[in-house]
Amino acid sequence: MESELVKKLTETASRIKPFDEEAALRADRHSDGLTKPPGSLGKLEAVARQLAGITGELWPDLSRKAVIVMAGDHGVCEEGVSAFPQAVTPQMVMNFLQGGAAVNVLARQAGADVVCVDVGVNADLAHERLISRKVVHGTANMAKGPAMSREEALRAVLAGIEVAEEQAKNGIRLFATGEMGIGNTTASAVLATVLTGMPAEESVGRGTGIDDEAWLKKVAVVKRAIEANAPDAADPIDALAKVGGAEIAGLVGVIIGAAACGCPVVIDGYISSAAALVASRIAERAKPYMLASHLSREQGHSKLLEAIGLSPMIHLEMRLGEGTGAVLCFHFIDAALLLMQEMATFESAGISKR
Ligand SMILES: O=C(O)c1ccc[n+]([C@@H]2O[C@H](COP(=O)([O-])O)[C@@H](O)[C@H]2O)c1
Ligand SMILES: Cc1cc2nc[nH]c2cc1C
Repeated sequence: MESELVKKLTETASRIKPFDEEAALRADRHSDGLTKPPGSLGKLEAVARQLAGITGELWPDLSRKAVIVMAGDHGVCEEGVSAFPQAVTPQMVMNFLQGGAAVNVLARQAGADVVCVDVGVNADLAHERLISRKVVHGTANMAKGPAMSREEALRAVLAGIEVAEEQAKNGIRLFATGEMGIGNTTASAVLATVLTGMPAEESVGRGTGIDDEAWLKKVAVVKRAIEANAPDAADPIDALAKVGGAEIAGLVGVIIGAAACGCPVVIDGYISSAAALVASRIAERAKPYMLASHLSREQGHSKLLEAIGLSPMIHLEMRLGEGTGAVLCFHFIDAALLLMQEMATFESAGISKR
């Protein structure tokens, strides 16, 4: 079974097309011919260039957008690492499905769908719009042993791939990653420490808003999780299984799946970035398909993005997750493409270059 899952993952990763450098160069040339000093639109120009390299087009139609919100629970919550109870995870899933969460509001404004997937919530949930791909009823407490088995982690990754492929088949062209999981900043901190080597004192943040005392405890829990599991930094699936989470694994799949479908994927905050780092270690070719959205307030986020080689578009001091920062950046992506498509050129407008 496990080898079958690995085969599917490897096959998906092998379908990711290399970045089209020639199209990116065409985008640069087009951009430099528009009525502005070269480079003056800053990151918007970099975004347009990247989208050209991903799609092969200078202004691809990315009007069909979706944020994939992966949900899962974390056994490590019994160590007191979050400011909120685990029950909030299923409660927020229902909120997403009813359209009342922050991500729903921002997605409506951006014209994006919210796709909610249960990969590991510790409650039995049913709703007509919920995609049920549960691989665990919450992970085990990683401070004591592995959070998941390798097979469970792989099944969650495959669920993410399948959701992304299904959405792409239905016409979605631009993806955002989102997640919900009380305790998941702890799992993300452990993954960040294992995969980048940054100390736990740098990877551990305040999550939903813990105080100094709980932060010290969280740092100790991260260190204990590493001692208890000895995750292999050279084996991203091993790390994902032992010290990750089902929703993080699901997002790894969404990122690889979106890239395999030729679609750009906007990475949200700290947890999404931990998933992006794992995805980049599994499938290096997925990297150019990733766009970092915002810099989260969660400590360690900038180092985590740096480790992937990403630079965030905006700094809004957000720390919500759900895909909120990524969905906000849909507006900037639309803006970047519209500028490419509609701006006059020096030639067409008769403007002197020197
Ligand atoms: O995305 C972020 O950067 C981010 C930073 C802090 C908290 N969160 C959200 O808060 C939850 C995890 O926080 P915690 O304290 O329970 O580990 C989870 O549902 C995340 O979506 C998200
Ligand atoms: C209310 C609430 C909403 C969230 N959305 C993402 N993480 C969250 C954590 C809490 C506590």
